[in-house]
Amino acid sequence: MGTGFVDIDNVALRYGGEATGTLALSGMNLSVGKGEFIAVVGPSGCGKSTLMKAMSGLWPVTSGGVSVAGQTVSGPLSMVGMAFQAATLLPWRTTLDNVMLPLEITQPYRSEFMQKKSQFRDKARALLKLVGLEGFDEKYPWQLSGGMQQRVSLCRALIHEPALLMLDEPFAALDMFTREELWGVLQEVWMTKNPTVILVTHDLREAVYLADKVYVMSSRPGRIIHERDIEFARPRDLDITFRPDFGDIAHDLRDHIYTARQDAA
Ligand SMILES: Nc1ncnc2c1ncn2[C@@H]1O[C@H](COP(=O)(O)OP(=O)(O)OP(=O)(O)O)[C@@H](O)[C@H]1O
Repeated sequence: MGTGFVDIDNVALRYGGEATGTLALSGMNLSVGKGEFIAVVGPSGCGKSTLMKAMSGLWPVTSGGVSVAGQTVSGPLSMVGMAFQAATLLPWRTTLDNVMLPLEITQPYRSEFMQKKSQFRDKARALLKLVGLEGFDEKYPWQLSGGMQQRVSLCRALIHEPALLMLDEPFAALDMFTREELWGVLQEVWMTKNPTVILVTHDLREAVYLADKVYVMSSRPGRIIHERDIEFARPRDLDITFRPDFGDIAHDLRDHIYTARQDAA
């Protein structure tokens, strides 16, 4: 077993049977320290989302091991908060009630939900404030912009104080300005709450701006072929994205992905 908070040890994951199934991951190794913010990039279809499913226990690995916080993962983990490309808010629930959903369904919150409802509401409101959505508690998803919905989704992923936050292209559907604004929000959330964050993205600027370390995956079957430490001081602001050294890192990562795609062709 590795020494990280999240350890992926020589994992293979195949969807379907041996003969006709799809081998999505093979020889996958990754170790993420507690409180670290990492990003995973790679060619389309290389198995990034599959890696997330394996880490969160949503899909069993075919061989190898996954452990989180020293425990072998063998089913869905409740210590994980997740957000995806689509905000997936429940349209009949207000902002506040969407954010509170994990407290209604995960333990230990579920058993004390009725009793502590007003306390939980305060907690949800504090998170909404942190992401700049103060005063939007009673709005429904259709009354919010795409960027606002994604902020709500982030709050919902954080409300049960997960030790591990998994983000699968959370900002991909947003325009560039909103996306950049939300990078700032995410950085602030991470610096305030300090969960371990695993971000899957196609956007290399996003990866370099946000992460302590960026991992590049090979084409399918996916494994890590390159890792790069990102040493810009925090808090980072958007000005760094215009610096030559920032551009050089993004270019270098791009070259690795390009090579991985060529190798697959
Ligand atoms: N539930 C599933 N059943 C069968 N095959 C699947 C399933 N989910 C994913 N795959 C296959 O596994 C491979 C990896 O898919 P995955 O979604 O993990 O890639 P990705 O890197 O996240 O892709 P993208 O960058 O396009 O979002 C693909 O070939 C995909 O078709």
